[in-house]
Amino acid sequence: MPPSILRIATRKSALALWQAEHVAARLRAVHPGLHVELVPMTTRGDEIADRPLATIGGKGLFLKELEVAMLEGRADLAVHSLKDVPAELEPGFVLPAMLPRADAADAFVSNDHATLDALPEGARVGTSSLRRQSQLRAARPDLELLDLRGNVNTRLAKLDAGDYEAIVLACAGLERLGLAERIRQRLAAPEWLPAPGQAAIAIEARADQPAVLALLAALDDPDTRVTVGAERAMNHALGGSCTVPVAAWCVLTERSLHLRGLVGDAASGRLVRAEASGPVDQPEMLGRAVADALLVQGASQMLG
Ligand SMILES: NCc1[nH]cc(CCC(=O)O)c1CC(=O)O
Repeated sequence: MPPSILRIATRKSALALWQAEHVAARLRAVHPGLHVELVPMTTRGDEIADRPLATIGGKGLFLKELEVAMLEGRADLAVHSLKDVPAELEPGFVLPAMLPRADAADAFVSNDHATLDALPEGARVGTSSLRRQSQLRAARPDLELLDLRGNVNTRLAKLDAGDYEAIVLACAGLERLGLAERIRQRLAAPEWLPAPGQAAIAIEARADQPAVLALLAALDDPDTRVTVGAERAMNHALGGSCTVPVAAWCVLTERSLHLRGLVGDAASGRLVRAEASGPVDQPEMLGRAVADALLVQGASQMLG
């Protein structure tokens, strides 16, 4: 007998709840009669909102409590932003579905300035992401880069309060929250690269629950899985988590994958870039190849 109910563990931020509701709606659509409920909870990553993630050992910070809920049988699956999911999952967990990816670009958000180039000399820009800081520093060495954490609405409120002239967020998060009008400029590939897996929603579940996995697999988008697979393999080969300044963007053309990677140094604004193409059925190999090309150019010193 397949399960008649699925309980989704989710964080309580507006974005996390939107994503969990989205998955719930998709599950109800593909499995008529299935009951789907949300189980909202707080994670350590939500509690520690005053320090950059890089300084508190960011790996899996947003996942732990959700995984415990699944192990204790209080939830059947968890919904995550894939970019917050570490390259290596905890043993016993899998990602049975990745949903079709939204706009993976970053967003330049400002009330007074239309583009990054139009910012006045020395302007204050808020982002705690080393990946975003290094790309900002490379484009505009004069800017004052300041830490900015918290959920999307908190960050926008700090911008509106005048703490910064501009901030950088993910386009996907703003769009999901109905805040697309806040995007002044898309910071997009090939010049500007997103986090590995950005804009993809992943479903996590226990590897030992085959009936649950079968229901969830109906939501998997194979094109998203291979492209983010290459990005995440590159990140993994670089020892990656959200604490290192690594960016990646993979596109699927005709019948091949093209992966661009970047490692940056937030202090100097030095960026190391590499790119390569490979067969669609070998995303991990492509990810490792681009990681090797980055390391050959000296990226290892920038990874700490
Ligand atoms: N770091 C938090 C986070 N995790 C995922 C997104 C955006 C949505 C996505 O990438 O799927 C955001 C907000 C942001 O970076 O602006």
